[in-house]
Amino acid sequence: MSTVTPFGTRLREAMDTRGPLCVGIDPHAALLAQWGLADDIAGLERFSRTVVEALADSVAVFKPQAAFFERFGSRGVAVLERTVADARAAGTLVVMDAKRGDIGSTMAAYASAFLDPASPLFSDALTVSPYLGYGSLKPAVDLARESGAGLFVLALTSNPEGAEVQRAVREDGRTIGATMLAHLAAENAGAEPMGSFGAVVGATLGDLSSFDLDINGPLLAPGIGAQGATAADLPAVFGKAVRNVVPNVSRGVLKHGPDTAALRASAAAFAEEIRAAVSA
Ligand SMILES: O=C(O)c1cc(=O)[nH]c(=O)n1[C@@H]1O[C@H](COP(=O)(O)O)[C@@H](O)[C@H]1O
Repeated sequence: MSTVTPFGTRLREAMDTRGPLCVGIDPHAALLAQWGLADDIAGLERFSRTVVEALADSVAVFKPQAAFFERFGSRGVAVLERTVADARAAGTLVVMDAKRGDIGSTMAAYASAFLDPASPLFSDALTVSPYLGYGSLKPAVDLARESGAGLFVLALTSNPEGAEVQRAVREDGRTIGATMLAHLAAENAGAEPMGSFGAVVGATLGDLSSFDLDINGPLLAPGIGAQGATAADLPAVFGKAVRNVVPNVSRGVLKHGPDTAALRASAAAFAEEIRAAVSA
């Protein structure tokens, strides 16, 4: 058993003290250009450092999107390592958005890359894809438990194409998405104040009352801002589970850079809209 405080406990505390907003660190080429930065390592480094410096003391969670760093090769990955380390050193939780998923033996290697505290890319939590079968994620679940880290499992994604897989109905009458939520509820059973095994559930999906979102764990909700959802939509989408929602905004905040005051103002405005919606 890990002596580290579990991710679910650390996340709940961060949500309670800072509010639940997660800001995505997604250095799109178009955003680098908009910020007046070159589409190169120096631009990537400046972008990431600016976001962390502007927001590390105010938001609960950062979610760096690994692909935007990997496209620069090993030097981009080095920037990702520094971004994760700087954010964690500043006291902000980091959810690595790498959406990993593979057969069990290979999944163990992905897990050690992001969930072993000895790894340079060690993060507080990792996004994972369960579409090789939920059981294939076991090495990541086991290592997360051991290291006090968490997972966010893609259950009902924000993109319209996700429905063809996630809303498909199994022989037992349940959808695939509902099945993933049930696996997570089992994983989190008994955890207080909540478990470390979250689901990704898009804020764009409209009424989800046909799904049991009560998984005793966090619900990472991307889709606010650039994908068209708003903070005001959250109660209608998530119902009572809204208390466990961690809304993610990436481009909606990032488009206000490189001015740090404008980045802070945008994140604060989203945080306030979320607070008002959730407490209404
Ligand atoms: O796992 C994710 O983070 C994710 C899942 C999902 O269903 N939809 C989704 O948009 N995301 C990620 O959330 C971020 C959304 O970015 P914006 O649309 O710019 O706010 C991107 O990094 C996406 O990869």
